[in-house]
Amino acid sequence: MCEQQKQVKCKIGPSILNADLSNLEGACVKMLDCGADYLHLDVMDGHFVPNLTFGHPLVKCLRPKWIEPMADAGADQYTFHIEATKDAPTLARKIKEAGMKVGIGIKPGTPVESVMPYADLADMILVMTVEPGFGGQKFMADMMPKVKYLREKFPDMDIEVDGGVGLSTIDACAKAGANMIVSGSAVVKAEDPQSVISQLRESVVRAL
Ligand SMILES: O=C(CO)[C@@H](O)[C@H](O)COP(=O)(O)O
Ligand SMILES: [Fe+2]
Repeated sequence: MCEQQKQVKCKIGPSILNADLSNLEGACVKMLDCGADYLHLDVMDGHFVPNLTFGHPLVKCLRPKWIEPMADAGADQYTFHIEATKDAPTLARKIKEAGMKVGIGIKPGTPVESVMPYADLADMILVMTVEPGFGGQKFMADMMPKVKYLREKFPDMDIEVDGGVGLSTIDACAKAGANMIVSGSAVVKAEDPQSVISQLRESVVRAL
């Protein structure tokens, strides 16, 4: 288990975007068996990003398959992109009313300051480290100052990174202050996902 400092815990969340989509249940259960703390499901609509993935019906079908192993994981989290809404406060309120934690994400081109007016509505802030849309892209190290800035402002907040995060890039994320780590291809395509998850965790715990 991750160590705890203040209220921030290390959590590793495999993205199943690049998993075998013909056997999503198997992929989800495997990730949890390999030590994942949560699962990251990218709902893409073909408008906000140039890709279509899956929608709420699929999430609803999958959910019962992992509810048992994730019993300790706490409330579900729904993350929206700040760029995709004109009314973040209402959206955040609706997510909370539905019993979920609120995540607010920013794309690489979005200045970190734009999330600040809404930070107190959020349980988590997501710094995208690739242009959202596809798994397997190159990690953008120049997003790390955003993570550092957020960690300095919010020592107790969950700060997540997503995109191109794997064994060669985790230290940069961990040092900058990220504690929630989304990792797609580096985990789901690994020969030994359990080992990758545990190495990602070690890096974050070391930095915490
Ligand atoms: O949101 C996205 C891509 O838009 C991510 O969740 C990716 O699916 C992560 O995959 P890797 O970049 O780690 O392969
Ligand atoms: Fe994602």
